[in-house]
Amino acid sequence: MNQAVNNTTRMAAEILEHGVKQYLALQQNKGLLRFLTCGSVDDGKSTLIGRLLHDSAQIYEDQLASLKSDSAKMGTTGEAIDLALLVDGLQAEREQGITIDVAYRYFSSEKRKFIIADTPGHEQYTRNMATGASTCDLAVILVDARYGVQTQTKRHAFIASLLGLRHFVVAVNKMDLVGFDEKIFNQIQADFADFVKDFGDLDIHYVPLSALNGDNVVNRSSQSDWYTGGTLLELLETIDTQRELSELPVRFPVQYVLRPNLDFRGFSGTLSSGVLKVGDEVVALPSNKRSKVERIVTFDGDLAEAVAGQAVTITLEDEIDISRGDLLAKPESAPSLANHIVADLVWMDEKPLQIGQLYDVKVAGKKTQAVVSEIEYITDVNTLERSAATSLSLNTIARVKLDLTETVVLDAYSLVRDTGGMILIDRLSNATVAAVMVVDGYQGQKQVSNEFSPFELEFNALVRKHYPHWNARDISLLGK
Ligand SMILES: Nc1nc2c(ncn2[C@@H]2O[C@H](COP(=O)(O)OP(=O)(O)OP(=O)(O)O)[C@@H](O)[C@H]2O)c(=O)[nH]1
Repeated sequence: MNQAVNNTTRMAAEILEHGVKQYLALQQNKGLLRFLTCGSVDDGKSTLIGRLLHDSAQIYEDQLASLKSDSAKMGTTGEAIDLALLVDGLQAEREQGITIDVAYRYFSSEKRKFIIADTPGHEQYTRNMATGASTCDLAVILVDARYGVQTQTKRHAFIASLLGLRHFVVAVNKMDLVGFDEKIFNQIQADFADFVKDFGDLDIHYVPLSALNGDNVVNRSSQSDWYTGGTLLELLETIDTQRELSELPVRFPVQYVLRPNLDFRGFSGTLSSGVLKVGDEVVALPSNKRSKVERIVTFDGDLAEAVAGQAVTITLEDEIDISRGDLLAKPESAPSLANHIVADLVWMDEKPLQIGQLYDVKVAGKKTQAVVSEIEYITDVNTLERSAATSLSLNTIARVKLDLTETVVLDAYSLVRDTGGMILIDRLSNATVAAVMVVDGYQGQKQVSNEFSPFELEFNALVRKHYPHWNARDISLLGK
């Protein structure tokens, strides 16, 4: 079938039916699902993504033509088109040593828009997986039907759940090589379910497929009559990740205070969770001042209510002092304030973590500083075994205690990701060095100062004076 024609015909039919304006509005309002794909090397990840794009008519004629000739030259699939070549450009770049953390791919079906975060599967790439997973709603975990649940599968499932993903699709691939044997599929399902049984409340779907032949990817297979669930695309189109966010307590981190003239004062940001209505009573944190929502303003006009994920500007009935980094919540379900935190942390820097060193912290639009005061344990991502450590190297996952230089508004990461997730930043290089998932927080006596020592200040001044071409930042201005 000519996919380009197919694609254009679908679009043309939709435009004819609804008119251009409505067509654009429909596209705009389609729900968005961000998902992550992971699996061991050669499980068929590239082929699967290629198959999804191909069968949902996302490939244009010129791409298809060059794919055909590339497949003949270097594909691994004989006469058939090697769909993996569609996405493997990334691999070549990787081999040349170009660092690509996560590749994002976009496509849409009739029901939804999708962003795929395609992360490398090798062991040393925990950091990249963490980066990809932190913005995703769902993980597709590939398993080769011949080999079943592998160490890599477990590692990915663990990291994804640690990063707050609650929706999983276990794609049991290469079912064609095991004769679409239901028993094999059931065994993989049982093994995976057993491994994740202590990971909390997960929503897991299993689908038997052949990425190579297109069985149960977009189109239903005739070879798996025993399977009653949806195809992979059907699952991706229907799994509801947005509803849960709306059911959570209201969290509105203020990203920007909008004051175009004296008559208007609005607070712009994206509603992280919950539903906020005009007239709702809100509390601003950390000031604890209360008011009511007067208007919910958007570019397309005012709304009566905003749901999680919507970017809006909120005006309040009273003039209360709110600045960037503050948070609006409902008084009855407001988050707690903390300056001591217990958290899970993924270390992402080549330079090891130093206990007691001051790092910048970003949490829900707010910037402050913290030190890691203690490493409770590190977890071996392959066996889940815990052990003691005094420092953390690249890609290590640990449970730590952090002391902040000031009190911040926090949630447990498992409750609301935006207000429970933080990043640590090296104060001199400005590099992101860790992803932090808050487990618990409490308010205690302040112990940490964000001052640099006299030696650090002097040394920094010396470096800036004699080595201006290094472009070192003036640390005496940091945090001011
Ligand atoms: N028989 C069969 N082979 C498959 C299937 N899916 C993928 N393959 C083959 O498995 C091999 C690996 O597929 P890729 O898509 O490159 O695997 P990958 O997981 O992306 O591998 P990396 O990109 O190296 O991580 C290729 O030779 C594919 O043609 C399938 O459903 N059935």
